[in-house]
Formats: sequence, C-alpha cells, structure tokens
Amino acid sequence: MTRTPVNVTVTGAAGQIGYALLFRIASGQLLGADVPVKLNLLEIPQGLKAAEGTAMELDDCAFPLLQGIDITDDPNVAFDGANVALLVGARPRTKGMERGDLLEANGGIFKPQGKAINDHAADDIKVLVVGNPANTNALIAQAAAPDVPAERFTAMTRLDHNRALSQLSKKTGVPVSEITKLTIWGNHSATQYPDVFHAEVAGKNAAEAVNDEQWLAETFIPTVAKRGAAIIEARGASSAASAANAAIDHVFTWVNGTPAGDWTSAGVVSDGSYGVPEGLISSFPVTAKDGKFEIVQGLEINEFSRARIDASVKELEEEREAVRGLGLI
Ligand SMILES: NC(=O)c1ccc[n+]([C@@H]2O[C@H](COP(=O)([O-])OP(=O)(O)OC[C@H]3O[C@@H](n4cnc5c(N)ncnc54)[C@H](O)[C@@H]3O)[C@@H](O)[C@H]2O)c1
Ligand SMILES: O=C(O)C[C@H](O)C(=O)O
Repeated sequence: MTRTPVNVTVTGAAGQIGYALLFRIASGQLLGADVPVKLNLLEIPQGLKAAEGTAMELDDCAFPLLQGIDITDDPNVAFDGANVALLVGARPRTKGMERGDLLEANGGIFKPQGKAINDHAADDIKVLVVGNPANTNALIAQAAAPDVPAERFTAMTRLDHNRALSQLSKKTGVPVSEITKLTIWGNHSATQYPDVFHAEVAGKNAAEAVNDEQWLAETFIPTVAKRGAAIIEARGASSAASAANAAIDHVFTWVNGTPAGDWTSAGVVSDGSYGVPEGLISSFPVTAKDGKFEIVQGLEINEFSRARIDASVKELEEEREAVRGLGLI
C-alpha cells in the first residue's frame, strides 16, 4: 500500500468506548475501506497498560489498513500530525460532584488537549468530542486552539440522532433507511430537542405521519433525551458500542458527505443561525460536503420547537458562563 496513512488520535483509548471504537477504525469503517490509518492512543498513566493490551489485540487482527499504533500519556505526542482526533477520555461524574466540579475537572483535560492540537496537529485536523459534557468540552478545547479554524471542533450528537431515528422507525413501522431530515438541536444532555417537524418518513412529513403531538411530547422526546440514563440503568455502565458506532458515523459523514436530500445532526460552532448565540457548540441539522459541515438554513421553526430549542441553548449558555468563570475559555 503506497498511500500515506491518515493519523487518527483517540483519547481514553483504554475505556469502554475506546474498546468498541478502535477495531472499527482499524478495519476501515471510520474513513473508508481503502484508507490506511495510523493510530495514536492517548491515556492517563494508569490506563497505559490496558491500552497496550488493546494494541496487542489490534495487532492480532492483522488489519490490512492499520499502519501502526503508538501509545502515550503525553498529549503533545498523541496529537503530533493528527488528521482526525476523537476525544473520548473524560472525567465521569462521581458521587457528590456538582456540575461545576465536573466542568472544572474536564477543563483540566480538554484545555491542554486543545492546546496540544493547536500546536501539533496537521493543518487539516478534524476533532470530534465524545467525552461529556461533550458540547462544552468541545468549546473548551476549541478556545484553547486559536490557530485552528473553530469549525474543526465538533461535539457528538449523532448517537441522539440515531436513537431518534430508531424510535421513529418503531413508531411508524418504516425502516430507518427511509427516514430522513431528522434533527437534534442543542446540548447532548436531557434538554436536547429531537425534532421531527422537518423529517420525512417514506417521503411523507413525519409529524403528519405520526399525527400524535402527545406521543411526541410525552414519549418520543423524553425517550431519546433520557436514553443515556436508561442505558446506564439497564447495563450498569454507559452506552459504549452505540456511542462508538455514532462516532464512526459522525466522522465518516464529515469526511465522505451526507446523501443528497438528507442531513444529519452534529454539535458545531454556531454562526448565529436559528437564534443560537454565536460561538456556542450546539447541535444543528447539518449537511457535509468536501470535508465541511454546513448548518442547514431556512427551516421554519414552530412554537413547539422554538421553546425546546431555546431551553437547551440556555443550558449551553449557562455551561459557557460556568467555564468562563473558571477561566477555562
Ligand atoms: N456524546 C455522546 O453521545 C456520549 C455517549 C456515550 C458516552 N459518552 C461519554 O464518553 C466518555 C467516555 O466514556 P467511556 O464509557 O469510554 O468511559 P470509560 O471510563 O470507560 O473510559 C474513559 C477512559 O478515558 C481515560 N482518560 C481519562 N482522562 C484522560 C485524559 N486526560 N487523557 C486520556 N485519557 C483519559 C480513562 O483512563 C479511561 O480509560 C464519558 O465522558 C461518557 O460520558 C458520550
Ligand atoms: O447519558 C450519559 O451519561 C452517557 C452518554 O452521554 C449517552 O448519551 O449514552
């Protein structure tokens, strides 16, 4: 193989999402079946041994596209020459921790990682933040990387998008492959707003096809928004394979584009569209073309949607104020 490999950096490589993610990257599902990859794994010192074990297993798969694996606990090394960075490692909320404590602990992770990306990554770096609180962690990393175009920092709401697709498919009996133009707005949190008003189910408007506003308000929206907590309750651990799958979908779409006539959802830097304050990293309907996400413009936002988008955006503004107060941005 002569093509230069794409450098993919994964943080939190020894965690449960890392374990579900790395084999899929190495097999070609992140970037394409003909794109060689080199993996750079970042862990904290306590995670290095487990990351080495995962690297041994990756070796044992003899993936034809995998051109090397480096493991380090130094962000400056991990992001050196990175073309794609998946920021998965984060500080989980533990008992007695307030939101401010969580933001502060994660600031200690995402600020130096943003700076390392700024100083060492390749010019075409694309960053996806998975670690929670994903939108605000992405904002912290982005603010620490003033030399990197802000739009290269994104936060993952594709898992929420996929969850919404699946719930709508179950309700309507139409396969997910025939559902388009669904949107997740706002924060990757319980305030997120899954919007079906512009979605199409087998070519018909989804809200009309469902024709049940009570189901939308009382079942669909809370089921999607609280799915993460429901998985934790059922599994005793947070979503891992589905989160890894969504990360693969997010980057594959970013690099390879959205299909004609459809869009997806991603947390991207707001340009002020739909009244979302500029600079916030908020989920929007987005298309991807030539390696760039673009916010879908001109959608009519009804009252039902407006209130819910505003509530989630308000939460993002509060998180931004909190990290500003902590000197993280
Ligand atoms: N955006 C989403 O849709 C979504 C979905 C699922 C999970 N998540 C979040 O993803 C994150 C990871 O989940 P997980 O289940 O893999 O957690 P995990 O605890 O299994 O793994 C996290 C890993 O990150 C490592 N880590 C911690 N700090 C690090 C640092 N500074 N640098 C490098 N590595 C570091 C830890 O050692 C650990 O191995 C969590 O914050 C979780 O809430 C987000
Ligand atoms: O909800 C969580 O805490 C985990 C994750 O963000 C998820 O959506 O599954």
